Amino acid sequence: MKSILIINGPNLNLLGKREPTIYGNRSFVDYLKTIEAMFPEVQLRYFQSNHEGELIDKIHELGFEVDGIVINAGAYTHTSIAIADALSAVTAPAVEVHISNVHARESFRHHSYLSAKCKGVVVGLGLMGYEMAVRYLMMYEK
Ligand SMILES: O=C1C[C@@](O)(C(=O)O)C[C@@H](O)[C@@H]1O
Repeated sequence: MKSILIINGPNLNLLGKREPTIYGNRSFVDYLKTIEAMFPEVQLRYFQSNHEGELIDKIHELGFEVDGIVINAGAYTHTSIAIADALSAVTAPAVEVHISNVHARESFRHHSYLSAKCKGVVVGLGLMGYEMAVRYLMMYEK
């Protein structure tokens, strides 16, 4: 059974409450049930933290073991060379996801330190982006 780690960064614990016109009305914990039902053949592991070091620790802990990492690092996307280095350090292929279309927003959201370390990026498709990333990683052969 393939195992895929979904990582959400800061403020994504507030999905459903946070700026719903941008991020929607659904909590991630609720969405996780849907995505788990959608992919019964995959072991989905989920981790959310508001702390950069904890995100890095989780990438180190599971990044040599899982078959893929789906990462939405929130605002750390635009600032964190350390998370980018962690993705480079581990063996699991990663896909970067953003719920909103960051390219249609403020210019500081246009650059990602993570994209170059990922197989691909899904941007602006709402929560569906996570499904697409999981589907890709299920098919991906190292
Ligand atoms: O926290 C987030 C969420 C986000 O990663 C997204 O999913 O659209 C986009 C980031 O710019 C922002 O800081």
